[in-house]
Amino acid sequence: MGLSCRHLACVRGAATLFSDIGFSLGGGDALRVQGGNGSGKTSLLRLLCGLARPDQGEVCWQGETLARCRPLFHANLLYAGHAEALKPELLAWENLAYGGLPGIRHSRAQAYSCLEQMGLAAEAELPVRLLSQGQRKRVALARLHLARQRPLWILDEPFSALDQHALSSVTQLLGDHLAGGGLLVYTTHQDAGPAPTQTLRLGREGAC
Ligand SMILES: Nc1ncnc2c1ncn2[C@@H]1O[C@H](COP(=O)(O)OP(=O)(O)OP(=O)(O)O)[C@@H](O)[C@H]1O
Repeated sequence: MGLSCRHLACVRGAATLFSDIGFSLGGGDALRVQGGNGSGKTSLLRLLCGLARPDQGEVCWQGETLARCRPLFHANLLYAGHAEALKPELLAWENLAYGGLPGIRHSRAQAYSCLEQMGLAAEAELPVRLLSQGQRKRVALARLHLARQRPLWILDEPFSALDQHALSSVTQLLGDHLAGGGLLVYTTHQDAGPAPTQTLRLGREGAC
C-alpha cells in the first residue's frame, strides 16, 4: 500500500499547477517528479508530506488519509526540502544533533558518524555559515543517515550543488534505501539518482 494519492490538484493564485494526479508507491518504489521551474514540483511534494492541503483529492499512507494518520505518517517520513534548513551559527554536528529530525535529539557521536559518511569529518566543528554550498547540502543530506529506519523519503532537489563523488555516494544511499524496501519521491533537474520505477512530469503539457 505505502504512499498513494488520487485526483490531486493544486491551485496557486489564478493558476492550476496540476490536477488529477494519482499514483501508488509500495516498498522499493521510486517516483521521480520532473518539470521546469515553477511547474509545481515543490508544491506537489509539500502536499505529499502533509505540509499543505490539496485543492482537490487526497494523499494516503498505508491506505489511510493523512488527516487520519498524521502522527504515524510523520514518524515514517523524512522530508528534505530544497532549502537546507540549517542554522548557520551552529556547528555542522550541532545542526544534526539538534535539528537532524524534527523533535528528536541525537548524540554528538551519531552526528559525527553521519558527517563522516558524507565525507565531512573535517568540517564537523565548523559553523555551517563557513561551509561551501555543496558542503552545506551534504550536511542537510546527512539527515538521511539518521532516518534509515524511516521508510518514506521525500527529497526536493537532493543532488543540487553536489560534486560527482557526493552525487555517487547519495545515489548509492538512495539505492540501498530502495533495496531495503524503502519508498522514495524525489525531484531533480539533473540526470541523476536511482532509476525510478515511476516518473511524473509536470508542466504545460500537464501531468503524465
Ligand atoms: N503560496 C503560494 N502562493 C502563490 N503562488 C505560489 C505559492 N507557492 C508556490 N507558488 C507558485 O507556484 C508555482 C510553482 O512553484 P513550485 O515551487 O512548486 O515550483 P517548482 O516546480 O518546484 O520550481 P523550481 O524547479 O523552480 O524549484 C510558482 O509559480 C510559484 O510562484
